[in-house]
Amino acid sequence: MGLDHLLTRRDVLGATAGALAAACTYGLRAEEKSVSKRSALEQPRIALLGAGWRPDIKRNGRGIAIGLQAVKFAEMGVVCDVDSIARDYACQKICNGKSLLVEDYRDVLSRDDIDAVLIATPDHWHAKMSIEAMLAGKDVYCEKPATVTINEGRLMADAVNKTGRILQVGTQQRTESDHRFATAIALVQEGRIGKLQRIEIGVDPGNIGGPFTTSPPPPQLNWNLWQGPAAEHEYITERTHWTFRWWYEYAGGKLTDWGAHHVDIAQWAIGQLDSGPSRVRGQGVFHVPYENGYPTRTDTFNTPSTFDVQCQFPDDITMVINSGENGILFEGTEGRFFVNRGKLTGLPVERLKKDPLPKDYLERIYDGPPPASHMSNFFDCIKTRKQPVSDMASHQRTITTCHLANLTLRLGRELQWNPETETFINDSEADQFISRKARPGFEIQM
Ligand SMILES: NC(=O)C1=CN([C@@H]2O[C@H](COP(=O)(O)OP(=O)(O)OC[C@H]3O[C@@H](n4cnc5c(N)ncnc54)[C@H](OP(=O)(O)O)[C@@H]3O)[C@@H](O)[C@H]2O)C=CC1
Ligand SMILES: O=C1CO[C@H](CO)[C@@H](O)[C@@H]1O
Repeated sequence: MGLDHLLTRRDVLGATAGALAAACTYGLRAEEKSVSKRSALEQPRIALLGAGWRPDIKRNGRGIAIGLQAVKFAEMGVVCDVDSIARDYACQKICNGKSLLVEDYRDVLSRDDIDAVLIATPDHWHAKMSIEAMLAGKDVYCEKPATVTINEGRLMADAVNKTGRILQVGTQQRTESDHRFATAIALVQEGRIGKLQRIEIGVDPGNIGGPFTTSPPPPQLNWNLWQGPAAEHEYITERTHWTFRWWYEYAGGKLTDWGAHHVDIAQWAIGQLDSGPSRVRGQGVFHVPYENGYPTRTDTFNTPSTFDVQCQFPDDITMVINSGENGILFEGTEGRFFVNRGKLTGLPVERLKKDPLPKDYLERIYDGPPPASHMSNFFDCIKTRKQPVSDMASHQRTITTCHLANLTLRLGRELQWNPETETFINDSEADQFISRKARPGFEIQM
């Protein structure tokens, strides 16, 4: 059967040759695709940007996980990935092959039959794709960390304000894990550990690896499009797939990978979702020498493996982020407790049996009924146009703390930060790291 039997006339006219060449043979039938026959509110049509699939270890990427969550609320119209094996596999896994397959996300954003996008590419693409999607009128579920620089966060928050689109960040600890993190926030905010003094965030060590060898990119991968706004490099397998996390070009190592979750919860607990630390210092172990904040080799992972960073917040609260047991320890004048995805422990938690939190504590935390899940909250907000639980304005603040933690390690010295102006204090060298130049042709256009 030819593609012309499967695609509407508008698809044929609107899609680029690349997108059409990539359309899978299952395609979408004309009557299924007609925008006039469906309501975007009743059943939004969505696209997944970045599927993720590691054939070598048979590991699904995050894109497949959130794609499967999202198809409970919406129809998957397009699966987009720069790796044809990953997009074929994800399309089969998420919707039995019933979606269009596209290599270039721009061919998704130009479609007017897509209402929202899920972004699960490596981190260096998140800001550009999200902003362009919002400007194209789409709502966005963007995986964490949403940014690789401080400035990208400001641009994303500005784009949300400018376009009025919904942007949910994939920091699902805000809603899930049996509300364990929300309960931890309530324990702090209800004064169950007295005055909070110290928060210790433990994150597992980052990966060490290299030197790696360069090679031609595999035939199924568009390496130019994979790199996008990041600095151009020869292909190294370990730069791609899951291990992009350990290169500053594409991510921020463990400090942003897990900081995006735990620092986020900690700042919520101390009421600092609209501000940040004033001082950041610490030590980290890098397996590549650094000069002026940049790695001196291009063939090894370059983010720190272990670290110990102290961030100073108002009210004499110190947040420590180190390589320790994964989770958050809250310490106050009258007790301490620990929370992670699997447990909430400590004397203040034991005491809840006799002296529970107020019945409506979750409603107070969420300013309304607790969301059933992070993904359901996204689709609810598409309908209500209310801000989602993980809104961009607050994520921008919490991920900035993670970027500051990385920068103090990269520069090897203490940094003073002004959270009001969002600039460093008398530190033009550090200011240079607030944003970075995109590869020509891949700049963010607002
Ligand atoms: N909230 C959570 O709990 C979790 C969130 N995440 C987040 O999800 C994101 C993806 O992580 P993960 O799934 O582990 O990573 P993967 O590398 O497994 O998946 C990313 C996919 O995106 C592809 N890709 C790269 N560039 C583009 C592009 N321009 N357009 C379309 N596709 C592209 C990659 O290709 P290739 O295979 O060639 O690299 C890969 O298939 C990260 O930001 C991560 O932090 C991840 C896990 C859990
Ligand atoms: O929640 C998560 C589980 O672990 C992954 C790998 O470190 C993270 O990327 C992710 O955010």
